Amino acid sequence: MKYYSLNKKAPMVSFKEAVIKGIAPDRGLYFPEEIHPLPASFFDSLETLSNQEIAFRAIQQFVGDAIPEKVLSDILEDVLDFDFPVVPITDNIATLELFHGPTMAFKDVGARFMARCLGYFSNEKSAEITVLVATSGDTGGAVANGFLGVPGVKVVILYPSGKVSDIQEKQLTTLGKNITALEVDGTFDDCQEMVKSAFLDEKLTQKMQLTSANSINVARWLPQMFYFLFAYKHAKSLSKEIVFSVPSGNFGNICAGIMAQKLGMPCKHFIASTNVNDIVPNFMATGSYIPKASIATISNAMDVGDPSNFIRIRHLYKDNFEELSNNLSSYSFTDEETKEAMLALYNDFNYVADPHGAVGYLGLKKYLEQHPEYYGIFLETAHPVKFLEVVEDTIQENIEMPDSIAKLLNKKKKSILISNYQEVKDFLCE
Ligand SMILES: N[C@@H](CCOP(=O)(O)O)C(=O)O
Repeated sequence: MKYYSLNKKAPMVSFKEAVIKGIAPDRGLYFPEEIHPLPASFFDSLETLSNQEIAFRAIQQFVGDAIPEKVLSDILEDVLDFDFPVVPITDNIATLELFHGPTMAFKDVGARFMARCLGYFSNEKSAEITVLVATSGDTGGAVANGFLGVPGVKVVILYPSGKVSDIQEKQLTTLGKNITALEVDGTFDDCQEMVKSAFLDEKLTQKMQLTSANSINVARWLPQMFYFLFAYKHAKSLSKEIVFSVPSGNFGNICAGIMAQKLGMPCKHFIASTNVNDIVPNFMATGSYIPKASIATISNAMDVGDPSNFIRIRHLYKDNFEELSNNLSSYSFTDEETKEAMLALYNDFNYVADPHGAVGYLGLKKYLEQHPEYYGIFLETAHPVKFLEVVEDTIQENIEMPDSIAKLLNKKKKSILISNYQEVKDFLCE
């Protein structure tokens, strides 16, 4: 499988090169040259397959011969060693819980998959790879955990100071070894911009092999398709058509869901649910894409002012606005509305949602008001304990702290303060 740059000014590359480079030299995101739908029989018999088998069938064409089948299958066994339960909320609403992995957020699968691919590739060649990643909360911890101790790989995480939750911060600043956290005086967008500048900085790229572990990297982005297939496996026995509501920040997860649909997964519609960082809801309402500075919210992992992956979604629809609107709706919600939804989910259905899941629930409810015939699944992208203060304040209950998180809170944070790109560069050159 070959990948081209969406900016169309860079050579095509293999899966391996796309993973190692992260982003194309013309600053474009890599995109697979072809998408081959899977046979209807695959979807018809999904319930007879294990999660690992489903994942293998979904991703194999995108990896091609870059990784031998046996190695790929072992990687998936290892990556997908936890549950992805679909929990019913009402007769026509369920939630897909994606927080049962090591860092309790949906990023674990992509981060672990990419780390293992890079581990495999770095065995094949000796040069060290530096992974740069910008995080608004959850990616950082997942990448730190997924890449910890991977030989030949150094990880540098940029996060906005004071704008991630305490637990998220501990997850990305306490591991040490090959993981370093840069605490940026700015927003997530500043972090993402610094990472992108590093990729374009010839002085740096001549000196070291840099790659990205954000969902701009195909190995972080594509495995997120699995979630939708796992949910479909559970919901297909219901005789209703399915819609998904995805809490969205950088738009990698929902874009992967649309890829699963392109592979043939039956699904009627996607809802991109956002907080007040409403660039995409505005685009869907007006047709104009206008990035803006991100605003801090209680669903901080979605505080993104210029979502990287939306360009991939537009590309999937050949930039045809009408076709896109037929398959995607997008709504934004305030923190107040999010808290009300968390409270309603708790009081009415005894379900403790985190603020991101609550935004997903709100988007789904809004869409189902007009389309009550569908069965809706909203993604619960992070464990509520990661947002302890706001969740406990909102539902007025204590939530149980898993041991792994309690231990983490006693660990000492280690970060390097950064205020501009030059400081990032100086750090990388040291
Ligand atoms: N939601 C993110 C922001 C970066 O998203 P990514 O999926 O592109 O890594 C976060 O939690 O950091």
